[in-house]
Amino acid sequence: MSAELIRIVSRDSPMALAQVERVRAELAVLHPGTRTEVVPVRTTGDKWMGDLSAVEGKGAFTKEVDAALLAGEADLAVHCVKDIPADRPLPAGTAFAAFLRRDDIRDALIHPGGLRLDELPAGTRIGTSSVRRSAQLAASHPHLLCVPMRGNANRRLEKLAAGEADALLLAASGLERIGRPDVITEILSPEVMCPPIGAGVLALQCREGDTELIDAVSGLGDPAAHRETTAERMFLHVLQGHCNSPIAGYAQVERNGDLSLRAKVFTPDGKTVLNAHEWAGALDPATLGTSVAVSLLRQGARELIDGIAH
Ligand SMILES: NCc1[nH]cc(CCC(=O)O)c1CC(=O)O
Repeated sequence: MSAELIRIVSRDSPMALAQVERVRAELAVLHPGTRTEVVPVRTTGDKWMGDLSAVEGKGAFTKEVDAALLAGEADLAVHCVKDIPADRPLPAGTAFAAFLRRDDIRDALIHPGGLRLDELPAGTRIGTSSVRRSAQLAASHPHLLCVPMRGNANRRLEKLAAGEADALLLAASGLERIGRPDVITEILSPEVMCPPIGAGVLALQCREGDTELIDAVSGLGDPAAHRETTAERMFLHVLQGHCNSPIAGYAQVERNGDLSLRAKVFTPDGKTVLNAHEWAGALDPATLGTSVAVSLLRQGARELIDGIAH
């Protein structure tokens, strides 16, 4: 491996490039002497500032990156698992090589006046285009107002400063990655704001046949992140949501080693919440994911999801 050059492709947002730097640093420890090069790509999701469902929604942050990998313009793609569609297989010819150790999965509130979520006055405008975040706020804090806001985290902070919203909800891990944890006024517990599937996990993706590279980078993988991500993505695969369906959930390797998966499906107005929480016990992670999805389907998740415009 030592003499080889690994070309790493990723989105070109500050957060994505920070993620690549983490991968390069971990690679340098595991395989000293490996040379790496960054191939930044701007994705549809970065260019289009309108509704994501208008640009096929899912895959908008990964499509061009995967295309560069498949075209041989790069050897290794770094993705946020959260951004990788789970309702369909990975693009043919590609495979996951590793899931890195998981970062904070929680969402953070950013309020320039320093207030906490429960202290925000009625009518406070929360900048978010996330159906997961707005449905949960509608359920728990119906006096707050969600206003659409897209763009990478740095741009959203600029829009907040420009007065386009009074507060933001962003992933704590993302703010850490862009070096702005200072703006966080409150980190929301998963009970208050259930995280998205894949939160805080970075995936390394390679060409399927590139076994030498897959072997080389698989050492960066984290076993707990692998179990949690496998359960969460199988859950989402079985549930078959669409880009307007508010779905949240997270798996957790617990202290005794057992894996649990909690998941929720909401109506956009937050008035209906379906909830499931199961433990794997002797089951493998994928079977846990299937079981939790089936449990929500038995509660009416299919009708709820299909009833939301998309
Ligand atoms: N949609 C953009 C995106 N993709 C992944 C993260 C957060 C980092 C992660 O969960 O890996 C973010 C930003 C955000 O939701 O605030």
